[in-house]
Amino acid sequence: MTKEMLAKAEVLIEALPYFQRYAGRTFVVKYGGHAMGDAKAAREFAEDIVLLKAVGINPVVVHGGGPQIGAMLEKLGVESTFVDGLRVTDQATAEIAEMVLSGAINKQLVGWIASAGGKAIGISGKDGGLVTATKLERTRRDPDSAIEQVIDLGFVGTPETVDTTLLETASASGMIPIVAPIAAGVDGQTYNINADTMAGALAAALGAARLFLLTDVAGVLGKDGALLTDLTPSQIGELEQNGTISGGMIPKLETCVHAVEAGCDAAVVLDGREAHAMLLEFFTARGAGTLIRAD
Ligand SMILES: Nc1ncnc2c1ncn2[C@@H]1O[C@H](COP(=O)(O)OP(=O)(O)O)[C@@H](O)[C@H]1O
Ligand SMILES: CC(=O)N[C@@H](CCC(=O)OP(=O)(O)O)C(=O)O
Repeated sequence: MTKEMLAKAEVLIEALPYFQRYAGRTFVVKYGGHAMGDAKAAREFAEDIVLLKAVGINPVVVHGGGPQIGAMLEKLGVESTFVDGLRVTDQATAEIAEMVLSGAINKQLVGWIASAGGKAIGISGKDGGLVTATKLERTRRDPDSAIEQVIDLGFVGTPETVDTTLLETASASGMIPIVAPIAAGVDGQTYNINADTMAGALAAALGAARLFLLTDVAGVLGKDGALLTDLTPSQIGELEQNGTISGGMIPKLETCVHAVEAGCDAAVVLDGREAHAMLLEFFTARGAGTLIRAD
């Protein structure tokens, strides 16, 4: 047995009671575009998802692909800007985001799961009436005048309704749903949804035992750069106010707050490039990343 296999076996033995406790529950796992860049970590991620399924947990994967959309936009000469971690999305950007997310990345993940011995079904919010989106209304308070300003992000959507039938049917028949964060509005318009937001909405609707947000940092870091291991929604509000969190971490933590306040047991932000980070966090006493629970 190699050292690597031994380490994995030790994790599995420690995890056995947890597997029994959470059999039949759902884990929503958001796999970020940054975490996806590392081929070895991607293989291990797929193995972990297949292992969860094998022990009776129902994983639902929501993937991102921000860097990959950025690379394609650059190739096609389309400029892109972000506001508070969200991509301002015009019609051309919405079409390219759908092509990259629902086309390339979604099917790549389905392939990784198949290589790891699982059966995955790749869908977006458009399939089976899973998600209906509305335009996201974002406002920002002007620090001088204290007036709320509306920021127009174009076709950035937020999940309005979630119908989990397709996810439940797929899970019950042994499949692992892989969801791209794209959905249509009632008018048929395609909306680009931040992948964290999409994962949070599904975790809330499914009453998931865990929402895992896999990214490219160890978790939420404090002002001194140290890992914050546990947070509550009110502490997150303070971190946002005092500027400790910025960029993509803002929608990520807003998602965690929404999910734990709407029926998900707990959310975790952790490093998806770390070997078997998800298993270590959930199934061992050591833990990893930042755990968010309701106040
Ligand atoms: N306090 C913080 N702790 C950790 N990361 C932070 C913090 N504030 C901002 N960030 C940034 O948030 C990033 C994660 O968000 P994002 O780039 O959107 O990830 P992903 O593509 O995985 O969703 C980190 O790489 C980091 O640059
Ligand atoms: C509205 C919005 O920002 N949508 C994201 C969707 C992909 C995503 O969220 O990917 P990551 O998780 O890898 O960042 C985007 O266009 O980049």
